[in-house]
Amino acid sequence: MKIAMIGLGSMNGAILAGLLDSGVQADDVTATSRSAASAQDRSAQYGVQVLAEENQADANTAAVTGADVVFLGVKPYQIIDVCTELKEALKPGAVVVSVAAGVPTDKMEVALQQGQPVIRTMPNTPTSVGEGAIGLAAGTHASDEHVDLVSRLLSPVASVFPVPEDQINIIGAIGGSGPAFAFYLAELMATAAAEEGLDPQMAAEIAAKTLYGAGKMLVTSEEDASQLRANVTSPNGTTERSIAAFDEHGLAAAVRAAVEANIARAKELS
Ligand SMILES: NC(=O)C1=CN([C@@H]2O[C@H](COP(=O)(O)OP(=O)(O)OC[C@H]3O[C@@H](n4cnc5c(N)ncnc54)[C@H](OP(=O)(O)O)[C@@H]3O)[C@@H](O)[C@H]2O)C=CC1
Ligand SMILES: O=C(O)[C@@H]1CCC=N1
Repeated sequence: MKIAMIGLGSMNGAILAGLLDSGVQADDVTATSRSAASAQDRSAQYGVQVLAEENQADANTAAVTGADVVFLGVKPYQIIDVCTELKEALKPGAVVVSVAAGVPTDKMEVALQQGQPVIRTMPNTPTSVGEGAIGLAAGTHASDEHVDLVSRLLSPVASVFPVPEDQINIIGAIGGSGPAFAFYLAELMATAAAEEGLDPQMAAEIAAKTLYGAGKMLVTSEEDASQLRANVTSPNGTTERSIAAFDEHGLAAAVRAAVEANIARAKELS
């Protein structure tokens, strides 16, 4: 199977890293970027061919020629222009997989050849280490076989959640952006500990290891998040005070507002 990646930044790069680790052959992938410098860096990083638009005006169409699966990893505002650019070069059966926030499949379908299969995904960067969570919605012309093909490709590197397209933005709010929430929490935990007097490097390592370990427990334990939290929270102990402080300072409302703001922005992008 030949794979093309249009754009090879944070997200398509994360998917590519995961795919290569899962056994996809570098020779079967052709990627593109805008700048020559970025193409050179990324090619050295991943060992795949990366064509730069800066050097070759037809880089994107050259990359998708003969491809069976095409990941669109450019910014949301570029997706429709890229679909228009690729329209004539895509094989009729090639599956176009968008990772972009906010851009609906019907808008992509209009810009592509009639009948071109389109799948809209909402991945996240932990895909790069084989621990992604990916929401996936089929467009009008994507059959169950197309969904199976893309799911089989991605499932070694992520848990894949097929959903109706109107739920993709919700997955974006906790899955796509979610790693940034966790990283922000790690930053805040480490900063607070350093302000209390712990060595900043040690504080960062402890925050990271704690989130990693807690994440592993969340995924592997038979107990749910609420029970795992209860297991740490001794009655009248220290954790109880911290949870009370979170509640007093409105953590639940802050997280709700973050999710709502995220979904609202995805709707704006469309
Ligand atoms: N980052 C994330 O965690 C997530 C991102 N997404 C989605 O992924 C998409 C990409 O985001 P992200 O990876 O963060 O962005 P980046 O800026 O990291 O990457 C964008 C990539 O597109 C390339 N590019 C720009 N214009 C063109 C063009 N005309 N043709 C070919 N390549 C081009 C850039 O090349 P160059 O480097 O040379 O400019 C770069 O490789 C977005 O639509 C976003 O919504 C979805 C989920 C999570
Ligand atoms: O911030 C963004 O718009 C992208 C989509 C989800 C994660 N990153």
